[in-house]
Amino acid sequence: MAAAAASRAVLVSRPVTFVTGNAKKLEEVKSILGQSIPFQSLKLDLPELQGEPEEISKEKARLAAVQVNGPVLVEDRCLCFNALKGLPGPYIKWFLQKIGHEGLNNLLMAYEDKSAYALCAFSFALGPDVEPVTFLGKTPGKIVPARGPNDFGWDPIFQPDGYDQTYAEMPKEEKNKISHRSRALDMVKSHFAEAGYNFSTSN
Ligand SMILES: O=c1[nH]cnc2c1ncn2[C@@H]1O[C@H](COP(=O)(O)OP(=O)(O)O)[C@@H](O)[C@H]1O
Ligand SMILES: [Mg+2]
Repeated sequence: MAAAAASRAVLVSRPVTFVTGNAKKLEEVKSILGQSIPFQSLKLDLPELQGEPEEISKEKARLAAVQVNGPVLVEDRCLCFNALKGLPGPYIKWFLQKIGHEGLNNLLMAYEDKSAYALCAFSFALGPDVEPVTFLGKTPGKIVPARGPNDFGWDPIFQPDGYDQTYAEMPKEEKNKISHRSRALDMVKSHFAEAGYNFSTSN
């Protein structure tokens, strides 16, 4: 097995650029993926794409890999309402900014179905000419009137299935265990472990 993995090993001569302007995100990615993968972060001004979350994520990785001319990892988080066929989805950031928790609840007023899912999409591209691979972590739940501390995004209005607390009310470790983000990052981690990338960077 080890020999087979070694013969498949892809030599990567540059650290992976994690495209984000958010230092907290980089720390989390580093701590979960471990020190075996050399990371650096870069804030890039990429165009705001439209479409399905998976397509947006892949296209973002393609554009980033061209700009960086090397391996890149990109991340996006969506909040998708089933009654609205997945919207606001990738546009949740702007919806949240403009209409807030109450406005988001009001969007569902016309529908009986309050179910939703939190989605985290990571895409990894080895370089500008390589098709990116995408990892989707999904947590099903429902949209409720805001409860709990209002210190992170839409956490107060998302109640995951099987819990009577919102993300905001849950202890952090509990949220981390079931979160869309840790599910997606686990997949990224397995991918790196299985692909046998061989990072031979000097920095
Ligand atoms: O796990 C979460 N819970 C609640 N809100 C979140 C979570 N992850 C991201 N958000 C919010 O969703 C929006 C989109 O997230 P994203 O991670 O794409 O933001 P960014 O593009 O600013 O880095 C932002 O408004 C962010 O605050
Ligand atoms: Mg984003």
